Amino acid sequence: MKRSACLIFNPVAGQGDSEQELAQIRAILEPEIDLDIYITTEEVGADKLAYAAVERGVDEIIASGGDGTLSAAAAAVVNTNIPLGIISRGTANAFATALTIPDTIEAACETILQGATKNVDVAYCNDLPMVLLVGIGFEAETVERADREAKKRFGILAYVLAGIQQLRELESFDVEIETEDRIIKTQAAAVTVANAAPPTSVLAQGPAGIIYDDGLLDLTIVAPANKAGAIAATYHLFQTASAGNPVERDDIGYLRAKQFKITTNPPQKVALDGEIIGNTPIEVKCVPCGLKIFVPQVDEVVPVEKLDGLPNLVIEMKNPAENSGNKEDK
Ligand SMILES: Nc1ncnc2c1ncn2[C@@H]1O[C@H](COP(=O)(O)OP(=O)(O)OP(=O)(O)O)[C@@H](O)[C@H]1O
Repeated sequence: MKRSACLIFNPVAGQGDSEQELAQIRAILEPEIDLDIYITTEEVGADKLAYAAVERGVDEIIASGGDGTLSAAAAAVVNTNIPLGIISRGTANAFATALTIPDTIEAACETILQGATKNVDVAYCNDLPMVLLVGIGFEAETVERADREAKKRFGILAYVLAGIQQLRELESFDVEIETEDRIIKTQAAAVTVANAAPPTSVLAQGPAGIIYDDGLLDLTIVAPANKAGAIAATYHLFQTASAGNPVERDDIGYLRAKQFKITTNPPQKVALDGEIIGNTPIEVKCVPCGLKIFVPQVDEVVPVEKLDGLPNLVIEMKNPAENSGNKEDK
């Protein structure tokens, strides 16, 4: 039987020609999947369309757009067991990168056609679904400054420019972090809690790699004493993340837990998966394996044993009583 899916498509995402992109997606997918296509508008976003699709009981949802569109669609399918296909066409493509999904249209469609799925962790932040990360302080301010106009003109550079602007006005705040078993108090310029994060989310890179299916969240605290320290800390995070190592600076800390309650003084802006959602305090809880996504088929597991072909090979099972007649001559 032919597969069927609801495709949710954002026509203003990214810098490409969206008509052409939609035609390309249809040309690749439609021979094998019946697509019910919904286009997002300013009034009816990916969130409403995805929740409606879940209500209708669709077999699969495929979302195509930037990180905003993909996160919104993912939020709707949390704990539903409806698999989500991801075709990333945004500026940063953090969502696809963090979940190791290809970010070209062709490869993303191929991944969906292959049909392999994986259950990954998600989280709730103040009862809103979170797939990637929540940023307090620096990260949130940067998101707010990188507006759509700037993103259209400069692409990912818009975030970098916004980050540099924000660095000039860097301010620290008092923070209290509560886990299942501890309360930690310190000062910070940025606190980031990540379920999954691409290497470009530098402020989330305290630990050596963020695992998105371990049932845990990773928190990174960046607490530079001044602007020069902030630049050095950011650079160190970038370098260690690229090398796959944990950070080693006194002004950066990290820890892992199932949940965090975070309060700041003064209250700070909060960016959840790239959108400002309000101010601190926040409460973030991991939902282990709450999201089913299409992922590239992994290569076959490399065999751990190979004996065939050795000269005069004889393999004797060690317990002849249990394995009577199990003598193999090759
Ligand atoms: N038809 C439309 N016209 C105008 N705005 C739209 C339309 N459809 C969706 N939007 C808006 O697009 C935003 C989501 O954009 P999305 O994140 O998918 O792309 P992007 O901003 O290009 O990518 P990125 O987040 O990676 O930078 C939402 O704020 C939504 O309101």
